[in-house]
Parts: sequence; structure tokens; C-alpha cells
Amino acid sequence: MSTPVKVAVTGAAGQIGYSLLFRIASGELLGKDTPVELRLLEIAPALKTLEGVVMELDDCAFPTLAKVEIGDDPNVIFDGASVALLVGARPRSKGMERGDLLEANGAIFTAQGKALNDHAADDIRVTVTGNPANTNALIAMSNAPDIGSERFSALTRLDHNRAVAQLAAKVGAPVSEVTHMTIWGNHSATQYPDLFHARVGGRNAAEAVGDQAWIEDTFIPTVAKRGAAIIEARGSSSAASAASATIDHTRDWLRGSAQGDWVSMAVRSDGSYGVAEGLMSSFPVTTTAGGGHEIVQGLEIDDFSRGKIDASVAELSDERDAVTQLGLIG
Ligand SMILES: NC(=O)C1=CN([C@@H]2O[C@H](COP(=O)(O)OP(=O)(O)OC[C@H]3O[C@@H](n4cnc5c(N)ncnc54)[C@H](O)[C@@H]3O)[C@@H](O)[C@H]2O)C=CC1
Ligand SMILES: O=C([O-])CC(=O)C(=O)O
Repeated sequence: MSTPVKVAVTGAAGQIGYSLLFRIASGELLGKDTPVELRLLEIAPALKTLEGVVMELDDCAFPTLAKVEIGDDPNVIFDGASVALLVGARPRSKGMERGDLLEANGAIFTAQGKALNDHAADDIRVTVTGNPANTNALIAMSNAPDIGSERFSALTRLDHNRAVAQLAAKVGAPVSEVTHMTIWGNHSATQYPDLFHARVGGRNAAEAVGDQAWIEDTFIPTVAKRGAAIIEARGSSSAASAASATIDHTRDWLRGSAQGDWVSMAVRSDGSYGVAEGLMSSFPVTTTAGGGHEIVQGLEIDDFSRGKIDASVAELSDERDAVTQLGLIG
């Protein structure tokens, strides 16, 4: 077998980690022929729990799992990593304002960005799942000047998958018939899931639905507020679906998106579609095996979509201003 690929995961003892690690270890991220070395980062108080998770990983006897390292120092854990899945983040606690959350997570993603810069492998790809995902990715990217900005991304694939499922259910089609879905903007309630470019069974999705009121009053808010609905129903936030989307996002990035289709990923804006350059915003993106990606060009954006994209991008811009004022990015 070839040399194991080092995959770093932060927040590894958390909810998402518990779903994610076993799938990576069993070959669902890199394929059944690629051995994996898991490098798991946690804060010191969570290392004992993480040891228990590692015992379970051992007990699965996955043929693709070559080695597991755990620790609380990103400079050690990120050493030689080719993939970094940044899941661990400080959740909002009682009495915490949005600015406090940005500041607490800012400290984490500043340190992790620097550690990636200094220790990751040359072919590193970084996926940020921990919230606020887009801005955390911006902070990590800004603190890793030696790593190309195209190697950082944030997760909007869960929103994408949610949108695919809602559309398929509405029109009574299998999810496999839904293509060209796009989430624009921020992974937050302002995100814009776009049915005007999506297709179902090859047909324009908005036309197949044929109900603008459903799109505006049901589809968009259902997708955008799905995270809150899961918390309400389950008592804790999405974990298995978030782990699954983290795999989908990173697998498609490393191995290429389906021929003729695209995926949603938050990547550094190059100014496409009027999104301010430098923001980490979700776009329709094609990926090529080996880890390249390109923002799909030339889509026509009508006034309705324009307003929705601008609103979400304005929120991203406010978040960038807030973390700039905190001195977390230059
Ligand atoms: N982008 C998306 O679509 C989604 C994002 N999320 C976000 O993912 C994050 C993780 O969610 P869960 O696993 O449910 O949370 P969790 O609270 O169960 O686990 C988070 C883990 O991160 C660890 N952690 C905190 N600071 C750390 C640091 N500096 N270094 C390493 N580990 C650290 C904690 O000890 C904890 O074990 C949250 O921010 C959540 O809001 C959740 C669902 C979807
Ligand atoms: O809403 C949350 O807190 C978790 C999340 O990001 C999601 O489920 O989309």
C-alpha cells in the first residue's frame, strides 16, 4: 500500500467528530485504496474522551486506517497534514454576543491558521465546518500567508444537500435527479439556496416547481433555518448530516465533482457575481481531481436572486469588518 495520507481533524471528540472519523477511517473520504493517518486535535479537557473514540476506531479494524495521533497542540497535530478538517469551534453560550463568539473563535482559527502555515504539507487542503464557518475560514486563510488562498474553503454542502432533498420531495423525484444546486453567500440564515439554476430530471427546477410563493415562503426559509429546526427537534445541532456533508465537500474537492454538474462551496471570492473580492462566500463551483476548483461563470442573475445574494454577502462583509476591528485579520 502507498504512504498514508495525513488527515487532521479538529474538535475530534465532539458530536460531528463522532460521525466523521469512522467514515474517514473506512475510506469514504480518500477511497478504499488509500491508507489514512488520522491526526486529531482537541482541547486538553477533551483528550480523555478522545482516547475513548480512538479505542473505538481501533476496534473497527479498518484496513485503511494506518495510524492515529491525538493531541492539543496544533503545531504537532497539523505536522505533515494534507487535509485539515477544522470542525472544533467554541459554541455560543448564554449571554454571549455575536462579537464575543467571533472573538473566541477568532483566537482558535488565528492559531490554527498559523500552525497550518508552518507545519502542514505542501498539498494541504482546508475545509472549515466550525461556525461561523465562512469567517473562521477567512481568519485561518489570512493567518496562513504561505498557503495559497485557493486551498481554504468553508462548508455550505450541508445547506446544498438540504436544498436538494427539499426540492426532490416537492416534485416527487429521487435526489439523484437533482443537479446544479447552488447555495450563495454565508452559512447562516441569510444564505440563498437558488432554484433558478438548479435542474430536476434535466428541467429547470423553478419551472418544475412552478410556484414562486413556495420558493420564497417555504423552500428558502426551510433550507436556511434547517439547523435551528434540527436543534429544536433533536435537542442538539446537526451532527451526522454535518459530518456527511463535510465528507461530500472534501471528497468532491479532492477527487473532482460529477461531470457536467457543480457543487456549492464557500471559497475566496475573486469578485465573481459582484461578491466583494476576498470574502469567503458560497458559489457554484466545479472541482477537478487533484484538488483544483473554479467558480462557475456566466450564470444570469435576476433581480430576485441579486437581492438575496447581496443580503447574504452584506452579512459576510459585516463579519469581516468585525474580525478586522478585532485585529484577527490584516
Ligand atoms: N457548517 C455547517 O454546515 C455546520 C457547522 N456546525 C458547527 O460545527 C462545530 C462543531 O459542532 P459539534 O461537533 O456538534 O460541536 P461539539 O461541541 O460537540 O464539538 C466541538 C468540539 O470542538 C472542541 N474544540 C473546541 N475548541 C477547540 C480547539 N481550539 N481545538 C480543537 N478542538 C476544539 C471541543 O472540545 C468539542 O469537543 C460547531 O461550531 C457547529 O456550530 C454544525 C453543523 C453544521
Ligand atoms: O445551526 C447550527 O447551529 C448548526 C449548523 O450550522 C447547521 O445545522 O447548519
